Amino acid sequence: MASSIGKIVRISIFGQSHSAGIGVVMEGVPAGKKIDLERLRAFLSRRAPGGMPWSTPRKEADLPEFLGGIVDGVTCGAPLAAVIRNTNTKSEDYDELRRIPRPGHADYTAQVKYGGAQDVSGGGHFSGRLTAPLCIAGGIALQLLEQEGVAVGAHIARIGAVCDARFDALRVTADGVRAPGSKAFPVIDDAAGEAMIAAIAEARAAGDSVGGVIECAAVGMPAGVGEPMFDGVEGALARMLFGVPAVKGVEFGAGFGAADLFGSQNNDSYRMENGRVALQSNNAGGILGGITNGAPVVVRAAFKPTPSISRPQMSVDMERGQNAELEVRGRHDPCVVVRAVPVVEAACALALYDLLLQSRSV
Ligand SMILES: Cc1cc2nc3c(=O)[nH]c(=O)nc-3n(C[C@H](O)[C@H](O)[C@H](O)COP(=O)(O)O)c2cc1C
Ligand SMILES: C=C(O[C@@H]1CC(C(=O)O)=C[C@@H](OP(=O)(O)O)[C@H]1O)C(=O)O
Repeated sequence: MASSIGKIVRISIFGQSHSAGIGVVMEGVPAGKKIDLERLRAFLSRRAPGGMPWSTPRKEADLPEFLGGIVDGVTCGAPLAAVIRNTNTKSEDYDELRRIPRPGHADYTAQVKYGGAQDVSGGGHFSGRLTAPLCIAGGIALQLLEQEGVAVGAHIARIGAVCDARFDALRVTADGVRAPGSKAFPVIDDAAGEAMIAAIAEARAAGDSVGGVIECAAVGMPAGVGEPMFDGVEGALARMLFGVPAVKGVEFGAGFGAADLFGSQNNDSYRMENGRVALQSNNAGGILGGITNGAPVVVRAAFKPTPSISRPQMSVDMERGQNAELEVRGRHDPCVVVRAVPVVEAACALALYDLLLQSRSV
């Protein structure tokens, strides 16, 4: 397995949900950059499990320990390396899953590929827990982007059928994209948030789970970042976002909705304003031809409902070669979307910071 990504800023994520620890190596961060470790810890606590009704009850502090790369809060140019110790594992919940794979999780595909040598406990390297080290690297990228005048922030756009307001794709500000992230339940419209919390509670009470959509915007990305065809901004963001477990769809700007529009409705017109080219709408999500156009970059990621549910499900006993019924035990998120909001911010920040540095190296 290799869980690595990036061109100039390269990250490699290691560990399993129930191993001694999980962590990240991050290469290519310029020397001399100030990193506020207190802010990084606060960012990681937005994702950390335990304590909230929409979260798995597994309690982890998720405090990163830096082994290298930062001296007195400033990057020294050496690769950054950080670990988080796993402290609250309960591996017996996974004994039966060695034989009987959970529908919707990676148990079956990992068994086929690694032949039984894979770490099944806690979902092993496939666990959503691996998004904690992604948030270490992404939390750093968020701070580095902020130093470049770029603000990245996300909110829950939808849980099940309950929708939040949308970011104003053209006029959203740096404060506007960051505002939802300062709330315990990161939405724009708190009334919608209450209805989402109720929808999650209802699914959990029914032994079920629910999915949703996260919208993320980056304000301040300069025009001209990205490459045509395969190294475009959409490709880089999508590749990073599809690395996040449970993401099944990614769209930009009007996204799939653009298919319902006429060209006259979908095209973002240009006008001169104070001697500068100004867009009149942002259906493109800030990207044309793979290259940023200076408008906010707007991306949405669709998350499937948590696969581990307590309702009985049809599976197979791979040892005995017969059908089996499975009731998943253990501690699971009834909805992964809430804790995944900082994960989407982290993923987008990493991809955008890497693209920004690439645009300066040519
Ligand atoms: C933050 C986060 C938390 C998650 N928590 C759980 C969980 O508690 N139980 C579970 O079965 N899946 C959980 N998932 C989803 C699984 O890890 C994921 O569905 C699985 O690894 C299969 O990968 P895929 O859905 O991308 O195909 C979580 C995902 C994320 C991003
Ligand atoms: C621990 C986290 O979430 C875990 C993600 C996860 C999965 O299958 O993705 C399964 C559960 O693991 P466990 O059975 O060990 O409690 C979640 O608790 C985390 O996100 O930090």
